[in-house]
Amino acid sequence: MSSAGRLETCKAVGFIGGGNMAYAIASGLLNKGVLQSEQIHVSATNLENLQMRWSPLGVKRTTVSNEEIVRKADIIFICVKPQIFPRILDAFEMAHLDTNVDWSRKLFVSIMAGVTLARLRQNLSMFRPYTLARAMPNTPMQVGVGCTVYCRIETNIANASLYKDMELMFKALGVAHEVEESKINAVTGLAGCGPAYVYEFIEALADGGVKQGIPRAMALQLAAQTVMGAAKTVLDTGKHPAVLKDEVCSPGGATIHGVHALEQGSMRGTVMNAVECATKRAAELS
Ligand SMILES: NC(=O)C1=CN([C@@H]2O[C@H](COP(=O)(O)OP(=O)(O)OC[C@H]3O[C@@H](n4cnc5c(N)ncnc54)[C@H](OP(=O)(O)O)[C@@H]3O)[C@@H](O)[C@H]2O)C=CC1
Ligand SMILES: O=C(O)[C@@H]1CCC=N1
Repeated sequence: MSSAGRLETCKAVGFIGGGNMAYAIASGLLNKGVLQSEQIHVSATNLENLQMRWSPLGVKRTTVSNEEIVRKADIIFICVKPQIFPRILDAFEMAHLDTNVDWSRKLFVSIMAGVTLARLRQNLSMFRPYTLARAMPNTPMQVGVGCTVYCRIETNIANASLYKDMELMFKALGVAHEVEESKINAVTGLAGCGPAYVYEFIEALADGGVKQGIPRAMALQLAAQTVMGAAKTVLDTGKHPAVLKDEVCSPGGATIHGVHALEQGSMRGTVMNAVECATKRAAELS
């Protein structure tokens, strides 16, 4: 039993697309004890790759049949690239022909960047009445320190408890908030894509250390720990980052010289541009 809580209704979770993000969610949930490996079903087009990746997690229910996932799982995470989505729609249509399944007790959760609830409603209309959810997670969920935002269209109260189970899963893996759909592309630009920006920063910080003569492994460890420590300080103290930055900068000292170099490189403007560009691109992916 998990300290994160127990799922109320969901017995089986399906992932259509078994790539990086599906793996991050599933491995996080297994680590937290929210799910057992037998509860996980996952599909992709290349079975060998799928098995190679997922069997170390103990996940044996791997398949090339997306239809099987739709039929067998209670909560179905759609984890293919947005461009692939049109290619998997026939699986939903075929599965829906199975009259032995209670289709009112399914929850479809798309994590595809940019794909709107309106489009999901249109493409999955055969399942009406339904609950459809759209979520934007991020890969640090694999270590339980993720961010997810989500929203839904609900026309079916029979599976409200599945939506609660979905929320429980997201909350078990970090911070999770229900938001208006209009915010999701911006959260994509910030938190969905954000880990990549931070990994680049960590790599650069480590490279800077290596240039100054620190051994590579130690430089990387110090860079990652510094980022984690600074992030934890922001979250735990509630102090504004500018105040915390001032606490590090001694007058005429070393840090303010480093900060000046970052400003000359337009670090803050560059990061804001990154969030803006990624937000715009997420909207285009629709
Ligand atoms: N990576 C991230 O940080 C985040 C990603 N997302 C979203 O998650 C989704 C997946 O991204 P990500 O995990 O990075 O992508 P990956 O490329 O890592 O995974 C995509 C998966 O889809 C499978 N796939 C491709 N075609 C099909 C098909 N026809 N039927 C079933 N499976 C198929 C691929 O395997 P194979 O080729 O073997 O079939 C692969 O397992 C995207 O929509 C993205 O926008 C959202 C938040 C964060
Ligand atoms: O790059 C992408 O499109 C996806 C969305 C958020 C993270 N990765």
